[in-house]
Amino acid sequence: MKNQSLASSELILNEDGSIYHLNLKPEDIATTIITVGDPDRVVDVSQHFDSIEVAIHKREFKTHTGTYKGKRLTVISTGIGTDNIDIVFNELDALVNIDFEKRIIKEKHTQLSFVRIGTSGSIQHNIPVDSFLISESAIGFDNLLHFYGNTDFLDNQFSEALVKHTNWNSNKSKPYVVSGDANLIQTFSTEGFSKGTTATNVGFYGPQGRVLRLKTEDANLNAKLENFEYKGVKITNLEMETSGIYGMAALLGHRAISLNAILANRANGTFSKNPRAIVNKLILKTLDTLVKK
Ligand SMILES: O=P(O)(O)O[C@H]1O[C@H](CO)[C@@H](O)[C@H]1O
Ligand SMILES: O=c1cc[nH]c(=O)[nH]1
Repeated sequence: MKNQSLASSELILNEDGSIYHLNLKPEDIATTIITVGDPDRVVDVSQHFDSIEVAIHKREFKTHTGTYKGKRLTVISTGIGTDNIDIVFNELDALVNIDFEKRIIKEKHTQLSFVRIGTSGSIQHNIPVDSFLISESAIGFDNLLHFYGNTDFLDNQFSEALVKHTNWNSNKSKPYVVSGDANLIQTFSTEGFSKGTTATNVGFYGPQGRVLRLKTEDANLNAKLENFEYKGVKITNLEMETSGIYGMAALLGHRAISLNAILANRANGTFSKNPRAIVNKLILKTLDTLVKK
């Protein structure tokens, strides 16, 4: 296929040559990128850097690039949800894999490594608050990946089993199952991390079975997720970005891992007494693992 020039409605650049939402130029990012949900968490990460060379903020997307113990790293906030992951991943990929001058896809592909440092709620009694969990794979209850082609890597048998087990309401989009990067998972498989399968939800309340004033469509959904098992794999935790991160990374040829600080245990009804401290502990553990030889 001819490498056609991308129209100005598709590859959108700002007046200064930066990409539309993130406001970043190609030279502003490292090839190892930490994603966090909360823009305030960007500083919680970059405060540990030796130095910061780039600090740019637009909307919920705050970016710092610098070095940690000599390794160049970027940390960026995505805000909440897989809709933002679509923007962040397409634009970060464009920064390395599209020639902004010629507006064409580069011949040589550059692979990025993504590490999510996020918070999450466990649905299993034995995964306590204040623990850390690696998402080996993610189940998307969002529908982001269904808008893309070439999704042969999705585990459809796993999805079918889950649909059957939960008697999934067909008004909701079909869950999709996608894995994290095996090498990154191996690198982070050190003491202090458990591993699991993460369900990514389209909301924090109803979609995660939280009832304040509103009833949910299926009051038993979390219990069904808790006791579901497929080939020995159980669903461990709920959050709101990992399926999009794993799916977009797989589509774009990047590597990704999602690390979760478990703040809530939904099965036990408990919440961390010191969420800030536990997230900061995960940040330091992540940074040190990234520079480990
Ligand atoms: O702490 P972050 O990374 O934002 O992650 C979790 O926290 C938010 C909800 O409170 C959602 O984004 C969820 O995925
Ligand atoms: O229960 C939780 C905790 C953090 N983030 C979530 O999405 N859910």
